[in-house]
Amino acid sequence: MAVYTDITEDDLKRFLTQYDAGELTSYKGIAEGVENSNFLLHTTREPLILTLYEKRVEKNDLPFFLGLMQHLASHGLSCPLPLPRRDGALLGELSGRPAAVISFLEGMWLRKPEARHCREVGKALAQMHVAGEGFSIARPNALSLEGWHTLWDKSEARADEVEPGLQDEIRNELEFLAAHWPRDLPAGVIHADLFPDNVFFLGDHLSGLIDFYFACNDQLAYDVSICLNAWCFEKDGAYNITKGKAMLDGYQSVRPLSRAELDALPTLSRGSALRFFLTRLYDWLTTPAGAMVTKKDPLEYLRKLRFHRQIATSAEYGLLHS
Ligand SMILES: Nc1ncnc2c1ncn2[C@@H]1O[C@H](COP(=O)(O)OP(=O)(O)O)[C@@H](O)[C@H]1O
Ligand SMILES: N[C@@H](CCOP(=O)(O)O)C(=O)O
Repeated sequence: MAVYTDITEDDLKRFLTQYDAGELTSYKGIAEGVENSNFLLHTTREPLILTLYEKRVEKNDLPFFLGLMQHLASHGLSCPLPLPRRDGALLGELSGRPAAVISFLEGMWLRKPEARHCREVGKALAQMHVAGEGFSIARPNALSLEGWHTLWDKSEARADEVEPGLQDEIRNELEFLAAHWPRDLPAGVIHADLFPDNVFFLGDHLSGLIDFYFACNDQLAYDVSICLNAWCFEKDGAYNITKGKAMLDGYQSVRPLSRAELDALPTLSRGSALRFFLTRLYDWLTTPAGAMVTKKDPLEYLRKLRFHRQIATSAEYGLLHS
């Protein structure tokens, strides 16, 4: 589910008078997503998405997220555009929650992406990195080395319930990453959660990127490693080198990776696998039984982490010139 906060038609109609959005004709809650409450609005004009920001999103971060979508869209990236209120503000309030209205993006996310889609995603990620240049607000990545330790501290005591031996394995991994994490790679605005459910396609054509609510400033190649993890493994846990090659080729057709970025890919991929393992582990251990949300399997990301540990050079990801 992703409707945590209910709204009434009267409140919504009153809220919409603050926008130049036409008359409301219908609305419905959207079941997908995990973080915020989303509604599809039909009006006498274009369809719109209404998002109510829930507890895990810091209100102070909202100007970054909304401003970023505006910046990226104005620099040619296909992504939702926040609709300003009549007074110019991007953020309002509805049912006691911070709320924004953004444009509706046509398309569907792919349940079974193929290599040609991975190439498109690589290209779009690089386009986003380029389009993000010059964005004036900064947001440090709260889910990097320090954030991983904080998350781990909350789960460590119960980790062996999920798989015996996890406590030692993850402690060693955190130590390795603290000692070997690259720090001087090209940096900028990253999406940080560009999973298949956040990329829309119309047929084979990528129609846009959504869900910028983990976006932040970090090393750009870290975002590439997130996409390798999210798009280039099969359900049985095997890395698909054809998809990896397509993803990296697509990325490099827009923004070539430097030698240092290529060399860092195995370590970055360990880090990004650990990042999603840790948030999933925390949710796995703390989400009450019966909660109306689908828990994601942390072990999927543990297997990816173990794969990256035995990578010797980035050529093994499918790069031609490494
Ligand atoms: N701009 C948009 N255009 C079309 N659909 C959208 C848009 N934004 C969100 N959605 C729909 O809402 C769902 C959840 O959105 P998402 O931003 O991923 O939520 P969450 O941040 O809660 O994970 C998406 O899978 C999609 O179906
Ligand atoms: N992509 C993350 C979970 C975040 O979910 P989203 O609906 O906000 O994309 C994961 O797979 O663990």
